[in-house]
Amino acid sequence: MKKSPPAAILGPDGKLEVPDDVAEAVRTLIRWAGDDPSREGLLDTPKRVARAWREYCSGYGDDPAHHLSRIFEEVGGYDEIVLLKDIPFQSHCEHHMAPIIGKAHIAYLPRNHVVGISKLARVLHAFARRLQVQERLTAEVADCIWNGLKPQGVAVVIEASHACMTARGVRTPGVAMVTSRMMGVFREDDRSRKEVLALMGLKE
Ligand SMILES: Nc1nc2c(ncn2[C@@H]2O[C@H](COP(=O)(O)OP(=O)(O)OP(=O)(O)O)[C@@H](O)[C@H]2O)c(=O)[nH]1
Ligand SMILES: [Zn+2]
Repeated sequence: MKKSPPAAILGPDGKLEVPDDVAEAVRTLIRWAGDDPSREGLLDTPKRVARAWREYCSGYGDDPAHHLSRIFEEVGGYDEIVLLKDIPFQSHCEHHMAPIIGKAHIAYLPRNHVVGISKLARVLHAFARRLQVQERLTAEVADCIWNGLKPQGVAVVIEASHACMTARGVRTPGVAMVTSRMMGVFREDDRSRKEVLALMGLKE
């Protein structure tokens, strides 16, 4: 299902207008957390929170496939792995709406086409800036590159820390969740998979 956010209407100050029901929802949450939304320091907070959430979730208004619409004929017969390593990203988990903070490694083995390298990070952010689980984020990024570039292989590895595990719940800081999706040669061929994992600085 395609999701798209309600229209963004800018107020006279150039900032996003916040509907009353959205601001009221934040006031309800502040009361639920134990504070008084009518005290001085919290008066503007509902609007700030509402705008912040539109920013955290700006991926709903960003079509990831669009970033791969400009592809180039392979440059100079280059037929080796292309890897964008250690891409920092932020997301929010769909269970607690708490931050997921981590880094991604995205690689592909071109067939006929390459893409501007920044586009791999743009695809990642378009999916990350939504409510996510890490497994789906990993799969969506890999599938999008697979479908957009039709390469010989795609490898995506994501390492991230989940605030729902560090700041609440089990409260266990310092743990990273690691997920991967290997497609094409990286799934079928051991040597190719080893090579891409080594380039990522990971051992099989
Ligand atoms: N697999 C997966 N689990 C996640 C992700 N983000 C959060 N979770 C987990 O989702 C689970 C939700 O479990 P529930 O038992 O429904 O919720 P909860 O009572 O808040 O669980 P605790 O976090 O253990 O306190 C938790 O185990 C979270 O750690 C993710 O990206 N992938
Ligand atoms: Zn969570």
